[in-house]
Amino acid sequence: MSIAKESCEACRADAPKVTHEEEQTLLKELTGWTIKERDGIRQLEQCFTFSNFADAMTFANGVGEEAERVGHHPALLVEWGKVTVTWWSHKIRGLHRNDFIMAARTSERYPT
Ligand SMILES: C[C@H](O)[C@H](O)[C@H]1CNC2=NC(N)=NC(=O)C2=N1
Repeated sequence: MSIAKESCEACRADAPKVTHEEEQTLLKELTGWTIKERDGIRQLEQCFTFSNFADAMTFANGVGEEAERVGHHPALLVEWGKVTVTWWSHKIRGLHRNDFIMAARTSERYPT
């Protein structure tokens, strides 16, 4: 089953971070995502490109609506022709399986 179809589990402060090995395995199920580390927090990030600002906003709003539905939220940087989406789990200050699930769902929303 595609990881996008998995359901996210409730964010808990004591939830385990994915290991670096698990990160590499999970990254193989995604397209175009990279892992960044900022202030010691590992994050999944991808920059999606568009022809204009309106299309970028539409995509960002869709990702935001999905985040609200699930209760797991990204950072979204919307620029003319670009949306940078960054996923991590605030409560555990790092990457959880949920972040990979939501990254996969984000990619599914990108109009190819
Ligand atoms: C109170 C609220 O449900 C929590 O803060 C949720 C909201 N969305 C969240 N999103 C992310 N990415 N990580 C969290 O830990 C998180 N926690």
